[in-house]
Amino acid sequence: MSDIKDYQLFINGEWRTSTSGDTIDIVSPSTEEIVARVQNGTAEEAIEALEAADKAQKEWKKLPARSRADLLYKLADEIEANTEYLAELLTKEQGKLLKVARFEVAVTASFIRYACEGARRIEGDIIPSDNPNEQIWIQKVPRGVVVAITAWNFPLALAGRKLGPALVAGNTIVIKPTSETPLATLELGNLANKVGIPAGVINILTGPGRAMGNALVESPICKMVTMTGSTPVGQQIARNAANNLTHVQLELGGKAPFIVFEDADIDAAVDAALHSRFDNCGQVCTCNERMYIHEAIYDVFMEKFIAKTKAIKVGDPMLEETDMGPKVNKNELEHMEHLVKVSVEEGATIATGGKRPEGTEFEKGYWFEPTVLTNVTQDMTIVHEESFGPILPVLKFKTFEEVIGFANDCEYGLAAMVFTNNMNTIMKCNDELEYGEIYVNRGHGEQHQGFHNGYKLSGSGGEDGKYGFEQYMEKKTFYIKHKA
Ligand SMILES: NC(=O)C1=CN([C@@H]2O[C@H](COP(=O)(O)OP(=O)(O)OC[C@H]3O[C@@H](n4cnc5c(N)ncnc54)[C@H](OP(=O)(O)O)[C@@H]3O)[C@@H](O)[C@H]2O)C=CC1
Ligand SMILES: O=C(O)[C@@H](O)[C@@H]1OC[C@H](O)[C@H]1O
Repeated sequence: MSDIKDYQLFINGEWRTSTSGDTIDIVSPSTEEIVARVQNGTAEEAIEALEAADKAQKEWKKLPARSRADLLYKLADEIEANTEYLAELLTKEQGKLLKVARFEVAVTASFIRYACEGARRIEGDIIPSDNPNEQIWIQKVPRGVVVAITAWNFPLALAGRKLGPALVAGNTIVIKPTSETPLATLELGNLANKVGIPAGVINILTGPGRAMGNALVESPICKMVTMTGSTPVGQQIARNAANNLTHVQLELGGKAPFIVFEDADIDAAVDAALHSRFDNCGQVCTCNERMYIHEAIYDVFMEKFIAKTKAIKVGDPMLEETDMGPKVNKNELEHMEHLVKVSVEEGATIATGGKRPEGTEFEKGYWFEPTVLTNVTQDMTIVHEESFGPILPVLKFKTFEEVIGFANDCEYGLAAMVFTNNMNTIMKCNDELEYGEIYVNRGHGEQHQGFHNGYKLSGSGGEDGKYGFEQYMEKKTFYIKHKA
């Protein structure tokens, strides 16, 4: 009996095998073994899910928001109660450290609970009219059916980040997880049924983004698309959604600069730079993608940083002592090799790493060494192209104006990290850095109550916090005249 689990589509509260008769293998990045199979859903099944969500939304929106939240609190509790199972699934499908996978499960529940806190804050306005005996009411109302499309690096957390606010606001949802790491997300279907979330409120479909994703985005039933992923795909989704002028919320690629000024706490900056680059094998949208060190502290900083990078233990992500697991798939691994090759051809030096690790334990799997590149210049490919992996180019700078120019010389604008104890420098960075999310004297890591908002090609709309919650609602204005 194969222990390879076959997953189905979750439509209208039921598990369904796709009429395509086709499945997608989910492969472990650590062993290259097939760990599960998911359905290769059809465009027709995408429409069925949208229709189920549309029907369910008519009743779901009538529930008091507090009642919707009560069900979602129960879902969060169930997610938490299944931490070990869900975490192991995440490690099997994505290759993230088991201890980080446990964190992801906790964050998923936390995203949903944070959204539930908004149930009693869906506030409108009552405004005096210029006309006599008239009031103006502005009411917040749900959009309808939300399509959520998620990336492979934190698949469960990204699903929770979206379904939480969507459902508390009174929408229903069709989630299409990435074909790379859909398993933990699919498990939400079982948990939704267990806690009594009505059929059709949550639907989960699998299938390649180009086919299944297009069908979901282009349907007029879809009233909002919330997508996390690469910039090219986000741009395609925006084009496809434009046909119906569907509201789109995009969290896309990044190329975060990590700037260390000469007055920085060097040890703190080294630790933050290390974790902000190599945690989750560098597969975080806000990762330290390029590092700028003031020339006065460059040597002392780099001696400490390289030593700590060399000490990173790459290996089996299920083991507690491991510091870094594999890249998610073969294409991503080969992209790492390509970026290092191009960087060296353009004149960079490999200070450490730069290749696949050696040893019998690495014969299978998509492993890559933590890599630091020096003698890097601002015009090099690696300074502009997102690696989304464990490769860090390092540059020196002399002046504030020079490093701000370097940092802003980028088509992305998601996150930036700055280390300095000079308040004037901090305020000038806040004024001049063209990024939606700036971390001062710490590494990356959003908070739910903030606003995860990418400028330029890093996104549109933003998510999290009260401004992210607002995205899931429309406004309806009433002009109400009464008898004198
Ligand atoms: N800003 C942020 O918060 C984050 C940004 N990212 C970014 O995501 C990227 C890595 O994630 P990755 O999953 O590879 O991103 P992709 O853009 O390749 O895929 C993202 C999602 O879009 C789907 N998709 C692909 N084509 C279409 C389409 N035409 N219509 C609708 N959906 C489509 C994919 O489905 P399928 O995989 O099945 O094809 C997947 O579910 C990096 O660039 C990273 O920077 C990652 C995490 C967070
Ligand atoms: O999407 C990302 O890469 C980050 O926003 C990540 O996702 C969930 C975690 O809370 C964030 O670190």
